[in-house]
Amino acid sequence: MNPVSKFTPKIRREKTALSNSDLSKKKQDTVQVFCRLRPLNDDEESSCIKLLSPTVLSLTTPAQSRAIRKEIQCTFKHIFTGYASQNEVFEHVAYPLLDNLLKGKNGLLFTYGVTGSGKTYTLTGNHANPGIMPKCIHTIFNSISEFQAPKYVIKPDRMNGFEIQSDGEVAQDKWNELKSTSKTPLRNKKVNKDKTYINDGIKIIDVNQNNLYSVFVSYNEIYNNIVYDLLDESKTLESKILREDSQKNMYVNGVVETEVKSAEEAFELFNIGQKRKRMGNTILNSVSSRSHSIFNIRVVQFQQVAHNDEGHQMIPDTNLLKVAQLSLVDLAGSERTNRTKNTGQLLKEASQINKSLMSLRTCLEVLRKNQMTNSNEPVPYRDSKLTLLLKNFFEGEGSVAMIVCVNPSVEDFEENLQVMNFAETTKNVQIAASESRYNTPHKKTICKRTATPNVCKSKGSFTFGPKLPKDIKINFSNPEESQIALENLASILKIRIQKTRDFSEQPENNFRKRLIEVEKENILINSDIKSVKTQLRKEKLKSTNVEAKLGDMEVYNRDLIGKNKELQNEIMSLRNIIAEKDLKINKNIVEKEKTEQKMALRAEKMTHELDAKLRRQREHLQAAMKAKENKIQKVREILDKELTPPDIEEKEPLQEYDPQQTPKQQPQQARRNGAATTPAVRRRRSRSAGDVWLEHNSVKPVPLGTVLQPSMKKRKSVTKLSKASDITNPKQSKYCLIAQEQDLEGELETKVYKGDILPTCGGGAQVIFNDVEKLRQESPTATK
Ligand SMILES: Nc1ncnc2c1ncn2[C@@H]1O[C@H](COP(=O)(O)OP(=O)(O)OP(=O)(O)O)[C@@H](O)[C@H]1O
Repeated sequence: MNPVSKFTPKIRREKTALSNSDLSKKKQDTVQVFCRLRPLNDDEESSCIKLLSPTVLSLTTPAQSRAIRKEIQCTFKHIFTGYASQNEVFEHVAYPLLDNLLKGKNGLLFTYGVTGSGKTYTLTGNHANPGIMPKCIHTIFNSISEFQAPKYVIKPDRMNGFEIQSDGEVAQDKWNELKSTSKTPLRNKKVNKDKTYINDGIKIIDVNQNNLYSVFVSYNEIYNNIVYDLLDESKTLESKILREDSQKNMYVNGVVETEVKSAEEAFELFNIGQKRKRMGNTILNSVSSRSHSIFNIRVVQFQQVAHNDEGHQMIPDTNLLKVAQLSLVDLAGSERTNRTKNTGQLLKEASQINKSLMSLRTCLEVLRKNQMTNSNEPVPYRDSKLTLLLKNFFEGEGSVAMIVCVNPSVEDFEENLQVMNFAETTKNVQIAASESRYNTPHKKTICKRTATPNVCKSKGSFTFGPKLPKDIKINFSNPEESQIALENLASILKIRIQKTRDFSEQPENNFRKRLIEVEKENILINSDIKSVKTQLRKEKLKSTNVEAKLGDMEVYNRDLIGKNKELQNEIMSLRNIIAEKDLKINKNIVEKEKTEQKMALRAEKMTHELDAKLRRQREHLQAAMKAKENKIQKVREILDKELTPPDIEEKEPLQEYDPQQTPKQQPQQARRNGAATTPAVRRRRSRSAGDVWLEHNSVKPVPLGTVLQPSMKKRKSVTKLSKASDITNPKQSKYCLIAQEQDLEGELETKVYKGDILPTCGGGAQVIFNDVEKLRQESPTATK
């Protein structure tokens, strides 16, 4: 920003926003807000923006958005569609600012929008489609090419002002440049055609042709809220501090500001800066600006009126340098981390970008609020380097234009909503109309008119007085004429002697002035050093704290390492125990399996043996049974033989058994049957239904539950025969013994032994078994 000379109407500069009273005193301008829509990537992509007129658009909530569905209308100074050419944008937006620039007025143009919305494309473009910056450079040189001041006559004083150099200094700088050409590749190099931009030949038509112009460029970036000079040729980019000049204008201290004499020289510098600019590859833009970049073009102009003896243009004393600046700012894009998925450094950058954009928004909102409510709330310019550097523009130091770049894709809807809100606020912010600016040099006094015409104390236009006549004609025939010529010569010589004296005195004066300037510089430097020292102290304190913390952390870390080692050892020993136990378990499992196999073999063998044994026993029992049955059969046959036929029985009268009888007299059959006491002759009771059965049963017989019951209509059941009368009862004629047992297969087998009760001679009774009934019950589901 350029200082204002004493000729400039004084503008009251406040630390706060430009007050309403200030505004009312001055002509007011609002920020010119334009909108540029980026073409959609894909024809099929849907847009959330509808153009209602060249100045009004509507933003519609897409169906998939969670926001309440509504339509917002925004008005801009002009809306450029996706089909708008770079030229169209330049002519509408930048051309008026350039016109102002060449008339000595400051201007700020910045692009604002979401990442990937076309800010860099609009401002820089590419070689085939140059953006605003290359077009501005070409237009400036197209307009002033014939009116350029010689190089190095004007030089930045590095304190935001300019100084005029003497011929000697100019010569010195030229010499330096010549020497450094081989070292520094910046200038006087053959122009690389690939790095240049197409020149459309656009011109500002009404430049003041009485003036001479010098153009200077500088290129800064604000990365993570730190200012860097992109044209600084030192190997590592050093952070720069922002300072206020004597007129309270913010500037980057020690920035490299280079005079350029052609568009190509300017592009070369821009390209050098561009290479240093921080770019990143994000999901939304493969070449995303990670910093805000500020390309400054300063044009210094002064009136040319006369030439000195050496033929140099003179700077008349009444015309000071007129300085104007155009700042082209490419803001980094706002980013929503959930869309960009940035991590690490990119995330940190994004947060800084969003923070600085937020402070820009806040400043503009406060400015707007102040203007609406007639209040004077301080504007928080100091919250970020970006707002601090641009502060003067918003306080009336120039025209301000903003291009809001918009990607109309529905995916950008929510970000676009915020951008539109910001645009609404910005377009209503009023700033004082910019004025022409004059330079207030810091170091050197510019030409002061002396009594002698064409003689200036300024080193840049110093002469030794009027020219000496080429030849002096002494005409002795005309002494008067000779006298006049000699007097003329004497007066010229007098002036020249005086001038020479002045000149010889001048170094002293200059030295004093220089001394004062150096002193001033010294004071500034000292204050800088002081603030740097304070900063350093703070940093040292911080670093001591950090070191102390680091020490604590190291101790803690050592403890943790020790504990970790112990735990590792414990883990190792536990692992060993587990391994041993695993081994034992495995052994046991193997042994168990072996034992199980052995047991299974033994069980199988035993089963075989038992089966064989059982088979043998069964066979044995069956054989025994068979033998018994045979015996019973034989008994039955014998009985049948003996007891039948009835006629024989009737023939032989029944003899009572006489116990007194000798065994010889007892019937033979009874002896044969083993019943020694049985009388030989007996009577068989009828088998008619009148038989009474003595049923001899166990205490709790298993119920047979079958229809196959022995048929005994009359019976007396006993569980044991305890006395003789149980069987000798003459009413009972039949005896039946029911025996239940399990057979070899575990099935219930009921045997009913039947026999006749026959009285014996001694008054007793005997049972002669004559029938066996076997009832075998088998489970239908039992496996055989
Ligand atoms: N109007 C346009 N016409 C054609 N292409 C465009 C236009 N605007 C942007 N683009 C293209 O879109 C891409 C992203 O644009 P650009 O890099 O300018 O975005 P940006 O807003 O500067 O992003 P960031 O904030 O991440 O730096 C580029 O490839 C660019 O060429």
